[in-house]
Amino acid sequence: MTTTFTPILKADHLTKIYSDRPTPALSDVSLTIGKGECVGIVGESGSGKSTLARCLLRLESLDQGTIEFRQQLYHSLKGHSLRQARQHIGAVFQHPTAALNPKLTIIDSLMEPLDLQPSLRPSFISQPIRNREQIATQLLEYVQLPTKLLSAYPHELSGGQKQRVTIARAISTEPDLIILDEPTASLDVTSQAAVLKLLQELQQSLHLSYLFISHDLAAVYQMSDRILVMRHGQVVDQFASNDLYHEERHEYTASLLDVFLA
Ligand SMILES: Nc1ncnc2c1ncn2[C@@H]1O[C@H](COP(=O)(O)OP(=O)(O)OP(=O)(O)O)[C@@H](O)[C@H]1O
Repeated sequence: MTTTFTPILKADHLTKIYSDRPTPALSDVSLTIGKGECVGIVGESGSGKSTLARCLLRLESLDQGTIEFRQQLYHSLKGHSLRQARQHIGAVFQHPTAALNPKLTIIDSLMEPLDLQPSLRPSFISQPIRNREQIATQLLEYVQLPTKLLSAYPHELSGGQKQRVTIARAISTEPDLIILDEPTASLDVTSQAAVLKLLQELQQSLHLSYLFISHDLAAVYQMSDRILVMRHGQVVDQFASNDLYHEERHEYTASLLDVFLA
């Protein structure tokens, strides 16, 4: 069976320079993410992975380069058009505790994006919807959390449960793409495996594209169809995941592989 590759996001020649830093945090980085694809980014601390995530989320300005998302020139969108495009990109970061307001109950944190846009109703929520409790309950079911957590506060949840809430919030606007920046790095090993499995299930059931960022090659390998290796702000290697062990891998990839296999 042949599958067609339909790009959902295409970034070209991205460069980001922080004025207090001698070298660019991102230098001429290009990548394409296909519909339903998971692209992994791996690299050591300081290689520019989070800067790339923030630039793609438009949380950070670019010095050079272009980003097309859903066939729009996303990098130059402003105001309402930018907010509309951003609905279609979800984000999950490393620290769920920082991502959840400690003063809000889980239902209020979960429903924040939809409360801000009452007209938005994810199509995967079954109809008829009568109230926000029902939507929030279904979102929690998607991330395999019990309904009783809706009235809880973040400090009453484990790290893994909090990360599931941020994942539920990320899918609530029915995004095409979710940027996952070290989503399991703050979790214990058991929760890490469970969250990765959940992310894979959601990707299948909701036909999501992912940009999966991690310093952990094992996690990137498990999740991704293709892998880009970053070092010093540049993409130094890229390949299909099933080609990881090819003898022509860049020497830096080979060194990551040695750690992975050790
Ligand atoms: N807001 C900022 N201002 C100045 N320099 C920054 C800023 N954010 C990141 N940097 C620098 O840019 C480089 C890339 O950082 P970035 O956080 O993108 O790397 P990373 O690969 O995500 O690292 P880590 O895995 O540790 O999060 C680093 O040298 C970092 O110190």
